[in-house]
Amino acid sequence: MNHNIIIHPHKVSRKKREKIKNQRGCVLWFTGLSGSGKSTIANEVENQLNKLGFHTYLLDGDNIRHGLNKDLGFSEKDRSENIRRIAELSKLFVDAGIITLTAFISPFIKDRQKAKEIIGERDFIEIFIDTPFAECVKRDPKGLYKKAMRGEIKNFTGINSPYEKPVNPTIHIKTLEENIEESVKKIINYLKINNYI
Ligand SMILES: Nc1ncnc2c1ncn2[C@@H]1O[C@H](COP(=O)(O)OS(=O)(=O)O)[C@@H](OP(=O)(O)O)[C@H]1O
Ligand SMILES: Nc1ncnc2c1ncn2[C@@H]1O[C@H](COP(=O)(O)OP(=O)(O)O)[C@@H](O)[C@H]1O
Repeated sequence: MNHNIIIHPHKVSRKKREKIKNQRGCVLWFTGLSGSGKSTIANEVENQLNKLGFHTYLLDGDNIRHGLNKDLGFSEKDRSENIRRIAELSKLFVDAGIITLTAFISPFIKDRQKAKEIIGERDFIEIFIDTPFAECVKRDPKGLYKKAMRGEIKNFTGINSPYEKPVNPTIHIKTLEENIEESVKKIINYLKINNYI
């Protein structure tokens, strides 16, 4: 830590930013296996919120692993650093008053716990996209499971790298029991009931 860095107080507060947006900033933290449906559901939630006139931003592999985190791979250490940076970034988005959606596997309980501590419990909504491993292998939207099973990808989640399920997620989505529309509705309703929107 650099003790010579002094934080400058801002005139415009989070509250003021949220007030003109007519919403409360928060992070919708999606977690689940590759192919479970994180991106699909997060995209549709963002689309619905946008149509309703709310201010959102979706963080996913496209804008993070190709940019800010392009130096990171898939070892346990790199995944932890990936999640830590995403949590710090999300915290800034929340301070800007934005409804932030993150779609990362985030396979380790300790890393999600750390993300919750960085962002703050009140602003962290954990959404478990619960799709059985066999179904993800069947869907295989990017052909990665096939590759991993041929031994062409090391440390692949669910095959030779673990996925630790959330014990008590804020929202639990079982994609074999509900369709995309129902899942999206459930998440939007949560935001309404809890006065985020
Ligand atoms: N080894 C390995 N394990 C898992 N996933 C892999 C791997 N290599 C590449 N990919 C692709 O990268 C996406 C996962 O990146 P994440 O940043 O979400 O992973 S993590 O949260 O740091 O664990 C993941 O995307 P999603 O399918 O959207 O989850 C994969 O497409
Ligand atoms: N109920 C459902 N919820 C979410 N995705 C579903 C569902 N049923 C089927 N799918 C399909 O599963 C795939 C999930 O892929 P994707 O969203 O990229 O997953 P992830 O981001 O977790 O890797 C998509 O092809 C999607 O159409």
